[in-house]
Amino acid sequence: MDTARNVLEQIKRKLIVSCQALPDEPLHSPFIMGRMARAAYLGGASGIRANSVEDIREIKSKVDLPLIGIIKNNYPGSNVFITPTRHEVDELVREGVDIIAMDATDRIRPDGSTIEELFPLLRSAYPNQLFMADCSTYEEAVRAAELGFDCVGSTLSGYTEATKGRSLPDFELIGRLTARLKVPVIAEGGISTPEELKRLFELGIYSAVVGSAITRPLEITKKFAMVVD
Ligand SMILES: CC(=O)N[C@H](C=O)[C@@H](O)[C@H](O)[C@H](O)COP(=O)(O)O
Repeated sequence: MDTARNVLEQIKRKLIVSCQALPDEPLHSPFIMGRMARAAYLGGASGIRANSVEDIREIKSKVDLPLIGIIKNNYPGSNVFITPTRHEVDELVREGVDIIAMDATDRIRPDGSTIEELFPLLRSAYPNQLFMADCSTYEEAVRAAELGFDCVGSTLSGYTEATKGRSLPDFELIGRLTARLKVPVIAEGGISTPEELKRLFELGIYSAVVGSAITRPLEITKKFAMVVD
């Protein structure tokens, strides 16, 4: 892993590709995610976002790119599932990823804490670790920057009660964030075309994560099949 500053430099104005497949998806397999990451690298990606220690380990053996790591975990009684507790953060630190992304919404986490309560503990335990805040609203992202997150993402817009039904990518949210925040704003969620990506860079984003449009063939197939059926 490179130094924190170096990592942020490496992803500046660059494309990050998310290589993820959950257990209920047909491509669920560390082997396949490793090859996806390799293809993304050869295609010009400058960073990878990945879920789970198994996938991350395999991806590291296939590409040497900055890695945003998450662990998705569903706990009963909470809707927070992207790196929801200290436990997943500890696992990611042990494995070693350049940036740990975690839910930074205003929702109560599975252990009953808020991000305001949890994040300061993580920051003091891991002062040199970069953290990305996966947010759904403007207020959450501003709060995350105040809390000391190193970068903020629009990852969860459209996926929380407050933002259900928002059209993605969330240009409006992202534009407001780039206008206001000093920390890097990473556009993520629903970026479907190179034209959308270009428009987001024109809005001043630091970098962008594209997932499904590149690495989820089931979803891509659906879009084509829809016009045929
Ligand atoms: C909401 C949620 O679970 N988002 C996840 C976050 O890691 C991934 O499933 C997305 O694929 C990723 O954010 C990239 O977004 P898109 O696949 O739309 O380009």
